[in-house]
Amino acid sequence: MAPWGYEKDNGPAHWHKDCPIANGKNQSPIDLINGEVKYDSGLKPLTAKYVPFSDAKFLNNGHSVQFQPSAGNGSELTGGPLAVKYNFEQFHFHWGNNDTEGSEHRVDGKMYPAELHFVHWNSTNPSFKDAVGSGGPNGLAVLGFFLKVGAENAALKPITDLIPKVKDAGTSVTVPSNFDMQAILPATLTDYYTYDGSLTTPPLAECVKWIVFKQPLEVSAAQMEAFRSVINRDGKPMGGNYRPPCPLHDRAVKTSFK
Ligand SMILES: NS(=O)(=O)c1ccc(C(=O)NCc2ccccc2F)cc1
Ligand SMILES: [Zn+2]
Repeated sequence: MAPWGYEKDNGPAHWHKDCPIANGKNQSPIDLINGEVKYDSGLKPLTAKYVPFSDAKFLNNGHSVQFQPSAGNGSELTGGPLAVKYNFEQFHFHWGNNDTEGSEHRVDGKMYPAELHFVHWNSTNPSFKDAVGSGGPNGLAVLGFFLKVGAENAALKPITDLIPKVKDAGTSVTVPSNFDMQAILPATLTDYYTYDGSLTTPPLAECVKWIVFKQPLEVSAAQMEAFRSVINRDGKPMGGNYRPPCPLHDRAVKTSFK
C-alpha cells in the first residue's frame, strides 16, 4: 500500500489494512455531541508549564506541519483529568481547503476550519514511543484547540510566518529561541471535553487522553491561508489532512463545564 495519506487511494478508509485498530472501539476523532456529554464536577483546570525551547524545528512531514523540539526541556502538563505529569512532545495542525472543513473533532456535527494538537506523554514512561506503546488510554495527553477565522493570532504568528519556508514535504526550519509557546494557550485552561481515544493518524494507537477545548482560538484569514499553501508528498495541497469522526461505542465524553 502506498504510504498512508488523505487521498482517495491512501486515505482513512484504507488505513485499517496496515492498522486493524482503525476499526477499534476507542478511535479518534469523534463528534462531540453536547446532548450526550456528561458534566464532571471532579474535573480540575489544567496547568501547562511551557519553557521556551533553545533548539526546535518547524517541519513539513508530508501529512502535517509540526513544531518539534530536539529534546525535552521540562515543559509539562498536569491537572484536569490527568493523574500524573505529562511531558510536552510536539504540536501540529490539521486543516481544510476552505473554511467549512478542516478540524478532526466536531461539535454537534460542526467542523472548524482547523485544529491544533499539543501532544504530551506520560512521564512515568522512559520515552514518547514507550508511552505510545504503554497500553491503555493514559500514554499520551493531547490538547485539541479548534481554530476559527477572526483576529490575527499574535502568539501563533511566529509559527504561521514560517509556513512558507516549509511548503514542501520533508523540509524544516529552525524556530527562533524566543518563540513563546505558552502565549498560544488561553490564560486559563477551563471548559473542555475529555474522553479516551487514539492517535488520529497511523498507527492509530488507543493511548490518548483527549482534552478538547470548547472555546476556539482565532487566527486571521491570512494565517489560515498560509496553511493552504502547504504541499504533501504527492505535490498536492495538504489541506484535508483530517480523519472523519469515529464511532463512540461504549465511551463517555466528560465535560469540565455545565
Ligand atoms: N493527531 S494526533 O492524534 O495528535 C497524533 C499525535 C502524534 C502522532 C505520532 O507521534 N505519530 C508518530 C509516531 C512515532 C513514534 C511512535 C508512534 C507514533 F505514532 C500521531 C498522531
Ligand atoms: Zn493531530
